[in-house]
Amino acid sequence: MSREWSQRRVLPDGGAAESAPPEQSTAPVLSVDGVDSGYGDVQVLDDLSLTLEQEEIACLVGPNGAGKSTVLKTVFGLLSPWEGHVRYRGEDIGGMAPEEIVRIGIGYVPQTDNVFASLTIEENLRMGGVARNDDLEPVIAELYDRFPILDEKREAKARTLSGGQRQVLAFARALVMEPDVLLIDEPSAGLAPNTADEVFADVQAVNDLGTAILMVEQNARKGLAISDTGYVLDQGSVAYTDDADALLDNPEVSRLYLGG
Ligand SMILES: Nc1ncnc2c1ncn2[C@@H]1O[C@H](COP(=O)(O)OP(=O)(O)OP(=O)(O)O)[C@@H](O)[C@H]1O
Repeated sequence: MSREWSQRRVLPDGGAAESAPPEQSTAPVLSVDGVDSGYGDVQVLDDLSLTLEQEEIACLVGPNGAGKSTVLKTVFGLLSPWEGHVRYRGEDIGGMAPEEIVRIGIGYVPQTDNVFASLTIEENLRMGGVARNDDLEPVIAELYDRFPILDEKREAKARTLSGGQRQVLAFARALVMEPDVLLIDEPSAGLAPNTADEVFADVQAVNDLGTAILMVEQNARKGLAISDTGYVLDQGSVAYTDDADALLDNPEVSRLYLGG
């Protein structure tokens, strides 16, 4: 997949990405700054901040209910921040609708229901591109090159895929929009260890092509092992953040959050 895709991006102010190449900007590709957020009147995130650079994989780990998925939902516009800011390339996108967020360059792979089971692989990829008004053929061809299993099964219904293959399809569907940032919720959920390793390798491959990744992962050790930066969330706030390797080596983090 070429990195030419980001040059077609439309920025939140309506300007084209060509007019503000990434190298002229020092802003992180994504930043969450002092965000409170939640459901109804139940607050989940409390003054949460993080940043993501273009080359980076950042992993959110922490106990059940800590608010990890809520971070992704707030960045993707499924929830609006009550306080604070979500910025994409320095532009405030807090409160923007998900369909607009997809268009500016942020993709989201939810944990469940992330493919259309009754549609074929090809149809799923085309659905991933409905917000584009240009020719989908070249990008889908590149995705078939990148993920040969999808090429082999392009006419098969998604429900016939294994768990790992479905996850690959879910990534590829999001990649049809050629995002600069991909939000991935628990890519290894429900997968056997070997399959999970393959999916993590795909996450790394997507990042190697230049897509920044903000990932939630229940399997904290494996998630951190492929990440540059880690955030340990606890009760809606960042309890620890560091290079992912340093978090893995931190005895307190290990004891409290990584199962010893
Ligand atoms: N749709 C919702 N409506 C109300 N409360 C919700 C909703 N989704 C999540 N919550 C609550 O928000 C809190 C944080 O949930 P979240 O899913 O962000 O946690 P998490 O860290 O991703 O944990 P898990 O691994 O269990 O999904 C939990 O208390 C959860 O019950």
